[in-house]
Amino acid sequence: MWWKKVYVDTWGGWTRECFQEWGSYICLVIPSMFMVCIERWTFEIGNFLAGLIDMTELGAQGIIYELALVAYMDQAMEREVQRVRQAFLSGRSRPLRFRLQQLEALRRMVQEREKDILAAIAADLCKSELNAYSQEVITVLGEIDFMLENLPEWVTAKPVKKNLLTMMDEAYIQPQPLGVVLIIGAWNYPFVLIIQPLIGAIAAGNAVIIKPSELSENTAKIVAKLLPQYLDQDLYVVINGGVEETTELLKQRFDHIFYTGNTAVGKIVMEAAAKHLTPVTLELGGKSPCYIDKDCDLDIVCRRITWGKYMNCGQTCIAPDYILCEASLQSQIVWKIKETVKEFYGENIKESPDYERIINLRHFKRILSLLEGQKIALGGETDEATRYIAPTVLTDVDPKTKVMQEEIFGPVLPIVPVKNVDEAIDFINEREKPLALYVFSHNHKLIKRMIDETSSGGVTGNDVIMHFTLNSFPFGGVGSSGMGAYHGKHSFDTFSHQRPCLLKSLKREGANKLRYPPNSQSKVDWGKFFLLRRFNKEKLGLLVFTFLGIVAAVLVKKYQAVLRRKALLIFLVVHRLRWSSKQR
Ligand SMILES: NC(=O)c1ccc[n+]([C@@H]2O[C@H](COP(=O)([O-])OP(=O)(O)OC[C@H]3O[C@@H](n4cnc5c(N)ncnc54)[C@H](O)[C@@H]3O)[C@@H](O)[C@H]2O)c1
Ligand SMILES: CC(C)=CCC/C(C)=C/CC/C(C)=C/C=O
Repeated sequence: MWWKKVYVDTWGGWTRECFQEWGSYICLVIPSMFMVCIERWTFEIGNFLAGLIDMTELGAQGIIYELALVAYMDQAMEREVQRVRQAFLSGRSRPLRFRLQQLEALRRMVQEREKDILAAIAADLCKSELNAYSQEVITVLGEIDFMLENLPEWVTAKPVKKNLLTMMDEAYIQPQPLGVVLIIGAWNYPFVLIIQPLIGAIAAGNAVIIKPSELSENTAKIVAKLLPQYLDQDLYVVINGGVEETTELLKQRFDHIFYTGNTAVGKIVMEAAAKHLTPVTLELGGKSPCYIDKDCDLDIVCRRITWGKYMNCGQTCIAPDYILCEASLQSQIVWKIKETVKEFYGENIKESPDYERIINLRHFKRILSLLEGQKIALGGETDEATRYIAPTVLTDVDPKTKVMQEEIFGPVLPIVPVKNVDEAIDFINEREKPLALYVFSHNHKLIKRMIDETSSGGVTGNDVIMHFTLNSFPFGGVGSSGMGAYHGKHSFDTFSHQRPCLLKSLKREGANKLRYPPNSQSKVDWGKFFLLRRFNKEKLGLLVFTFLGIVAAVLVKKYQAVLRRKALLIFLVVHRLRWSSKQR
């Protein structure tokens, strides 16, 4: 059918699946949908068509049907978000018991369908299932356990300190869900990067739309298949698709958007979110530097860097992007990385189950282009057919060359010589703020100085990557490496509104007169006293007097019975004396 060809040529992912599923039904629906579109936008479409029909080779009918599809997808997205919003408004995502149940169900999903999940990740990234488990599944299971353990405490209202004006009232902070949250994931750790924020969003009581990366399509498919089997189908929805679908999705109104991916798209997401004043968390990337001081154990340093750099074939947001060190250290570093690469991946790296491949040809070619004109001290071998790039080290790299201008996101490690730590600090500060910073030294003071005098999303001293594993840390970027953070309690906070609640009584109206018009100097003075705790001498006197009065009243109340007995005794004695004197 010709309309199907127009469609398949033009659209991908999610809509394509719908069309394949609905087949001939759509064939009937499309013409009538087009009529609806025309009715809605007669003027705009009419004008637009007039322009297009002249220019296209497809012919008027093709364009008309294509436009009908645009409108169809637009409406379908709107309906889907509306459906999720209705589910949120039903209130069922809010009770603690429900949240815990859903998190337990998610844990069951990961445990029962582990094989399917690992196979999907493995297929997407040419990764061994063992590595998929230790890099993605462990993190997800750890995060769910942590949430289940702590959520009952986090959801409870927290009383706050009060001032003199509210000392008789109830004042607390109640964390509440934000509403409908959109989570957009990246392909490089395709499971953990959508499921870990999902855990936080569920824990905070939200409804969620998840948009996995289209580049890791096996994981995207398995997540879309499994989640509805375990979680509430109206509250937690997966929408698969590419740039077009994400663009349509971003036109909808969300209560929060959590995006993981590159900085350029981060700006697109933020712009779309701004139209609805939707807050965003942007988990972006950047060039994470690694400074190696000459006072350190180079064997250990190089083993740790080799692990963090070549894990997932360098496609890790917090991988060390480049090394800064004194020129004299370069040859030893290259030698030690070479030895470690052999230790980790064997003589034939291509055969190693622990060494992955580049995600697609576009990224493969991009990484190759970074090698042009560089001194390759290790590696450099490539194979386009399998998108293999060997663990590579570049030496004496000029900071002005391309490899130092963009995030590498591949197994290429440039070494940029610097004179000393001062120059390293300047080098880092002259560039965009990175997602991570790594410093290696026996000298604890030097590490502290580096931390104090630079900025980055996170830091690990004497290791790489490891700050990611600690869920008591907020994980996120700063400046161009992102905004906002998540993991553990930080995820819960990211997806919650901290709602201040003040509950007053309708009594004690006397005290409120202070703030009602007409205003007066005396009221201002009392206001200063109650809110700023500032008072003049006159007020102080009055206060002391009031305080003494209160103390007296309290004492009287406390010793009321004793005082009453004493007063009665005195009265009786006086009465008796008066009576005796009268008798005499
Ligand atoms: N901070 C983190 O936690 C973290 C984690 C992983 C990756 N990253 C960063 O992400 C980058 C790699 O990921 P990527 O960006 O190649 O992933 P990607 O290509 O998978 O894109 C990420 C998401 O953005 C969507 N997208 C792409 N183009 C779009 C557009 N024009 N409009 C709307 N949506 C669009 C995709 O559909 C996808 O879901 C690196 O910079 C890396 O450092 C950061
Ligand atoms: C400590 C181990 C075994 C794994 C760490 C897993 C890891 C590097 C996850 C990275 C997730 C992440 C934020 C990736 C960014 O691209």
